[in-house]
Parts: sequence; C-alpha cells; structure tokens
Amino acid sequence: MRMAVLHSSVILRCLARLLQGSFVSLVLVALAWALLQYNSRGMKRLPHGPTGLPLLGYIPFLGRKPYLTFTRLARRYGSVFSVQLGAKLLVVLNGRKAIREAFVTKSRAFSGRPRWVLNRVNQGKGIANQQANPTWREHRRFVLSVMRSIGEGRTQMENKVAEEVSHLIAEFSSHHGKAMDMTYPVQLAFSNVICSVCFGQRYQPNDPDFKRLLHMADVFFSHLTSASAANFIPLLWYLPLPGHRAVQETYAGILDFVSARVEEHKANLDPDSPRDLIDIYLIEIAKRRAESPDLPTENGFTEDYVQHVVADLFFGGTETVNAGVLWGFVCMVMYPDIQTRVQEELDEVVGQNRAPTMADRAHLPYTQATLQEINRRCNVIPCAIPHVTTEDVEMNGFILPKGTTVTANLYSAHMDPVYWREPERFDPTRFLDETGTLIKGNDSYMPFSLGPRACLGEQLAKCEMFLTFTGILQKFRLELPEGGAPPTLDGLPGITHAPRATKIRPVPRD
Ligand code: HEM
Repeated sequence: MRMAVLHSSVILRCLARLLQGSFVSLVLVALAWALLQYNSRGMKRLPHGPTGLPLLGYIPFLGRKPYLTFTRLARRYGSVFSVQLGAKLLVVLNGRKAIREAFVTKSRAFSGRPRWVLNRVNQGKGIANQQANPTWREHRRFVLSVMRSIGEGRTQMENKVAEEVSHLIAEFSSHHGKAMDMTYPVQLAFSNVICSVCFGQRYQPNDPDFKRLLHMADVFFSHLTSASAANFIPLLWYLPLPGHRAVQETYAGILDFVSARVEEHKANLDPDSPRDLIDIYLIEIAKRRAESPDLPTENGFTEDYVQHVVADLFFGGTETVNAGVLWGFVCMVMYPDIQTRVQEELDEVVGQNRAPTMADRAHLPYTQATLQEINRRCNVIPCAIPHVTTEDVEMNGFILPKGTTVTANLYSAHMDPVYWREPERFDPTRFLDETGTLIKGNDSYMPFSLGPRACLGEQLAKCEMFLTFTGILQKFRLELPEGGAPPTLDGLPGITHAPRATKIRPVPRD
C-alpha cells in the first residue's frame, strides 16, 4: 500500500514537473511517445515467417506442392505466417480458426483480389478477379440467382447435369468392362454442363467449335501455373516466354467463342422465354439500358462484360469438377469396401429402375459422407484463390496493412490432426454420428472456401458430383484392371489437385 502511494506520488511529481516544463520538452515527449507507438506497431506489423534468398525469397523452397510446405511452416511459425516470394509478400492462413476469422468474421477486410497475371489478361473483369466492389457484388448476386434453382427437387439445371450423366453412362458402357482412361469423357461432360447453362446447348465430342474450345482451355490451364511465376517476379511478364503468350491467346480465343454465342443469342432472343444465362443477361442489359440510357457501362452490365463472366464460369467450373469426379472414381477403386457400402445404400434407396436425383440426397447419408470425405481428403483446390486486404486489419496480434496478399491453406484445415482423427485415412464415417446421420456444420470442412468470396459454383458443383457419382455407381462396379498400378491419393501438382491418369474398369452391375 505504502509502495503504491509512494509510486503514484512520484508519478504525480514527474507529471507536475513536465507540465511546468517548456513547450519544447512537451513536444519532445509527444514525439518520443509517437516513435514508441510507431516502433511497437512496426515490429508487430506483419506475421513472422522463414527467410529465403535475396531477390527470390522463399520461392526455391516452396516445392511442387506449396500447400504441403505451408502446412509444415505453420507448425513452426503458427497459423498465420508470411513468406516472401520474389517481390511479393504472401500471408498464409492455416487451419479452420484463422481461415474462418479472416474470411468470415473479418470478411469485409479480406475480400479483395490481388492485381496479378490474370488481371493483365482480363483487366480484372468478370467475377473471380474483380475487386470487392459493387460490380463484383452485383454480378455475383446475379449469377447466383440464376444458379440458385439447383438444389431441391428436379430443376432445369439438374436436368442438364442428368443429361450429361446419361451420356457418360453410355460412354462407359461402350467399353464393355474393359479398362479405360476416364479423364476425357469426364471433361466432355462437365464442359458441356457449363455450355448448357451458359449457351443453352450441349456439343457433340467431334464438333469442331467444341474441340477448339476444349483445346484452348487445356492450353490455358497447362500454362497458367508457369505464367503465374510473374505474380512474384513481375519482370518475367515482359520476357517473351511462350507460357504468357499462350495464356493471353487462349483467353482471347475463349472470349471470341463466347462473343459469337452472344451474337447468335441476340439474333433470336425471346425476352419472355430465356433459355440460358446469356439470354437472362441480355434481357437484364436491355432493361438497364431502357431505364438509364446514359449509363450503359456503369456496372458492367454490357455484352463485353458478360463474356468475362462466362469465361470465369468455364475456367472455374470445369477443371475443378473434373478433378472432384475423377477423385471419386479413384477412391472407389482404392477402397472397394466403401464402394460396396455406397452401392448397397443406393440399391436400397434408389434401386435400379430410375436414375438418382437430388431429392434422394437426404436419404443417402453414407453416400453423402463419402462425397464429403472425397472433398476433404483429395483437396481439389488446396489453397484458395489469393485474397487481398482492403484495409489495415488485425490477425493473431499482427497488423496486416491494406493491400496485403493473403491465401488460405484449405488443405491445412482438412488435414488438421487436432480436428480429424488420423487425417490421412480415408474414412467417410467421420462425417456420420453414431446413428449414421450426416453431421451438419463441420467447422474444419471448407473445400469451397468460406465467406463472401467462397466458390460461386458450390451448388452446381455439388449437384454435378452427386448425380455423377451416384449415377455411375448405380450402374457400374469400378475396378482396377489386372496388373494395373494401384492409384494413390497423391495427385498432380498445380492450382487444381487432380488425380494422376489411371485406367479403371467400369464393370456393368447387371
Ligand atoms: C469441386 C468443384 C469446385 C471446387 C472444389 C471449387 C473451389 C473453389 C475455391 C476454393 C474457390 C476460391 C474461393 C476463395 O477465393 O476464397 C472458388 C472460387 C470460385 N469458383 Fe469454384 N470450385 C468448384 C466448382 C466451381 C464451379 C462448378 C463453378 C462455376 C460454375 C465455380 C466458379 C467459381 C468462381 C466464379 C469463383 C470466384 C468467386 C469470387 O471471386 O467471388 N467453381 N472455387
């Protein structure tokens, strides 16, 4: 007590002396205080992380699968750390808590996109690369409202997916139980779903326009990873590297393809009976022009902008779903007992006389749990598309300044041993309770990411994966050919984690 009184009297005396002091000393004290604040904030400003090499930073140590390296680094530096990659500092969020806090609780500050290579290609137009501005919000909402019809009951969108599944079944049947590489037929099916949704038309595999479209998408994806190096070493973009030209040319080629479809749609548009996404856009554009003729390009409701939105759906909605569906087939070959259990459930609930529908989902908990385990364990998108902070924001005691590039290591949430027992093990029952009911709201499960920037095509992707997985397993037993190399869950490196090419036998079940 005496000590405390003594202490406060000393402070008071000091304060009195200070107040009696000259104006200059007051200014000096204020300056010292400001410096102290600046220093402590400066020291805490960014999360720690490993040091790398001059100029290159940590790039040489990332490995071919950066999400594995990030998961290892998180053990050492904590769930929020930073890595210098060439000229760019990247903050990596690991585990469910950090990812949720950033993308859900503090979503307002975390929803921007960096101005990277893709912005050079599409000027940030469309949805995936657009900044978190009213244009992005409006188009995202608009496309979602068109897609929302998927989900419950048998809808127009579900019919489009079901049609592709029936073509896939016919293709598998034509192999009469012989081993086949399923990659191309699956690619045809899901590219056609996007074509049906956007252009109201599916294409035959030998259609020259469609073949050109698929070829351009292939070239685009195969060069995107190497072209992305310019995100970190911007100088690379100005070198005549073949990857950069390929990405630009194929993107422009896809826009030309979409532009031709828009012109065709304009020629025979019936405003009372829209057939597809392009029709719905054209009707909306006409409505807005009529309401406000002087502001035709105000928020991107133009024919030019629609092309970029469709390109986003094509790029976002083909490789990802292809990989997810192929992983489903690979897992069933690797875990035949689980395949048997899924087929038993399907036989009991759906039988053989009709195709499964989305309405069956609620009655197929083991099948749903298996699909979720495929998404968790196979990690189609191991790291979310990079975000950028739109304001200074606090995370784990650090301050991330406005403009910081941030990625979420979704893999780390799916493979967290604290949350998932033996995370390496493929086990659908982890998504079921003791009564066999599907557990809802699993905190550490986020294959489509979280928050306002989460995958726009989540509902469509779930519909595609469910109808294809159940439709194929209803009709075929998937087996490894005799002497075939057993597949693994270790897929190809790249932005999308896809399985390595595997031959599978679709053996008819009847
Ligand atoms: C298994 C399938 C799919 C997976 C695993 C997946 C996953 C993801 C992930 C992780 C993101 C990044 C979210 C973020 O930045 O935080 C994303 C974004 C996006 N996805 Fe998907 N996706 C799938 C299918 C689809 C489909 C079918 C479409 C469209 C038809 C689509 C369109 C998009 C778009 C447009 C974005 C950007 C959203 C925005 O920036 O607002 N995706 N997706």
